[in-house]
Amino acid sequence: MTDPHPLVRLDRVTKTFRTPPRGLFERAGSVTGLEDATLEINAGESVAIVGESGSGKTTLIRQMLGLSTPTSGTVSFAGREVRPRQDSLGWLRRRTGLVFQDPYSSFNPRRTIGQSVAESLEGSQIEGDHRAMVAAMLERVGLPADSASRYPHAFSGGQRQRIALARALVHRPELLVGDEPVSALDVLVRARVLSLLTELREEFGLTLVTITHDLGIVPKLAERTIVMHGGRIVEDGPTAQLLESPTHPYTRELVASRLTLPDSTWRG
Ligand SMILES: Nc1ncnc2c1ncn2[C@@H]1O[C@H](COP(=O)(O)OP(=O)(O)OP(=O)(O)O)[C@@H](O)[C@H]1O
Repeated sequence: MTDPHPLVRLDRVTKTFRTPPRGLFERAGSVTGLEDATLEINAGESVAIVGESGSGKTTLIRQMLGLSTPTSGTVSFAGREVRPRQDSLGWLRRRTGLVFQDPYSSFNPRRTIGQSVAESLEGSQIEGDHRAMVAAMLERVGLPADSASRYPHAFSGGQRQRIALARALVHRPELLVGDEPVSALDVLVRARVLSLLTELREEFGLTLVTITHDLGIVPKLAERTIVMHGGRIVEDGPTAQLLESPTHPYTRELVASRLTLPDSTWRG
């Protein structure tokens, strides 16, 4: 029987942050990071989240992963409510993986690659031969067999993003979330890591949610795109349609700005 629930569901989620007073006589203020966001993502979908800096992309994925508590609204994963205050969310950690932008700062320089990748298995309390699982995943992402015993400094930026993918996938999550996973890489390496991501998606039946500034990689990466602006979802639809005939003025602006950049700036 198919699962009647979408994998991810946000229902009218708002997140406001308190900001400290800037002067002795000022009151504390607040900033709205995400406003009234409603969306559903089905298992197997690949969704890109685009929008300028400060538009709320990170706040949105933090809510999805239970890394922050909404000020109002509800978040659920496969029909179960995500409540970070009441729940340690081990079940959600097991079912999700996260890859960050920066291949240089995302690893502890004093831990071997094998130890870093195994953290996902320990954190998810997955039983079995961790060493073998880590070795198999490192091999799958295209790294040399001796990688597990080496330290992060021995690897290039592209290799570190492959290691980050291994760490995010070794516990076999259903949802993989990427926060600008390829934007720190140069063009050729970026294309290779993107191809790997597409292969892994297929092979593991992943649902992908990827934040990117780079509209050029979106058609390759995701069949659906969500556009954010000022903390709101302003457009959500099939990528091809959205890029060809954007309806919201901000999306039009975003698409037009892409067209004014040299080709190589945005070609994956
Ligand atoms: N912990 C926080 N405290 C205060 N304000 C925050 C916090 N986190 C986010 N914000 C604010 O919420 C808004 C949305 O931020 P968010 O990081 O989600 O944007 P973004 O689209 O991911 O930006 P970027 O592309 O630069 O990462 C911004 O105005 C930001 O300053």
